[in-house]
Amino acid sequence: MNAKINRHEFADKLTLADQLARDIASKLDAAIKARGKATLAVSGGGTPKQMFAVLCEQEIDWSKVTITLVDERWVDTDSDRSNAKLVADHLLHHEAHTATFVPLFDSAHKDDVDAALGDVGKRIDALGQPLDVVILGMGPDGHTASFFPGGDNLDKALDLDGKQAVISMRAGGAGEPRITLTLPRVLDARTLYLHIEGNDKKELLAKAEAGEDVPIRAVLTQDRVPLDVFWAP
Ligand SMILES: O=C1O[C@H](COP(=O)(O)O)[C@@H](O)[C@H](O)[C@H]1O
Repeated sequence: MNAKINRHEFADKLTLADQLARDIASKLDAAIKARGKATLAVSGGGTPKQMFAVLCEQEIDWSKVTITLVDERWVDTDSDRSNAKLVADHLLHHEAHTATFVPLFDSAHKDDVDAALGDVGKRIDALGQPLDVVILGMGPDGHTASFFPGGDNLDKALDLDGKQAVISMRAGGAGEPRITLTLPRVLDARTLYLHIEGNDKKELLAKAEAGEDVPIRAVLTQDRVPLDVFWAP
């Protein structure tokens, strides 16, 4: 089985950031109008910064939007590696300053990500299902969320029958320990985006579609939700 993939290609990153941010805002606005609230799960890393700069200026009722992360590096929130810091520095500003942020990091268990899974899982469950918008990224090794090649919990994270909202992950390429939404939670989205930039990532995605065994393939070979791929060189 294969995901229905809608491809959106742009001449440059700024145009992509503008279009993706407007698309996301329209989905959040529609959710607010339909259900009185909206949920958004964003990825970290370097790619989302320009898009966040546009998204935070969109005029929707951000006080009704709850933002969380697809995955987090298990580091303090003042670390430059923290995805929560990325969101605080680049997204929770301007119009979006009234949004509620639900972190995946738990400072009460800063030395033991596994001890935090129960509490953080409850936080994510409390957001309700499905999430309105989930935005994935992809690393140069084909990881998405914190589904890393060779990760110690990769099989559990990718189990489509799994019930956990979040799971820990340790892998050679991951740096520090991670916490990540599991694949069934990522796919339980009204709208699922994959935001990637650069020719290397485009080529890697094509290889994954053709059968290369990298974690992003799990998102390409599912039929639960269409995937909107946004790419620019
Ligand atoms: O470590 C991570 O990396 C991926 C990709 O990041 P990028 O900098 O190559 O865009 C990201 O999607 C993930 O959320 C993050 O934790």
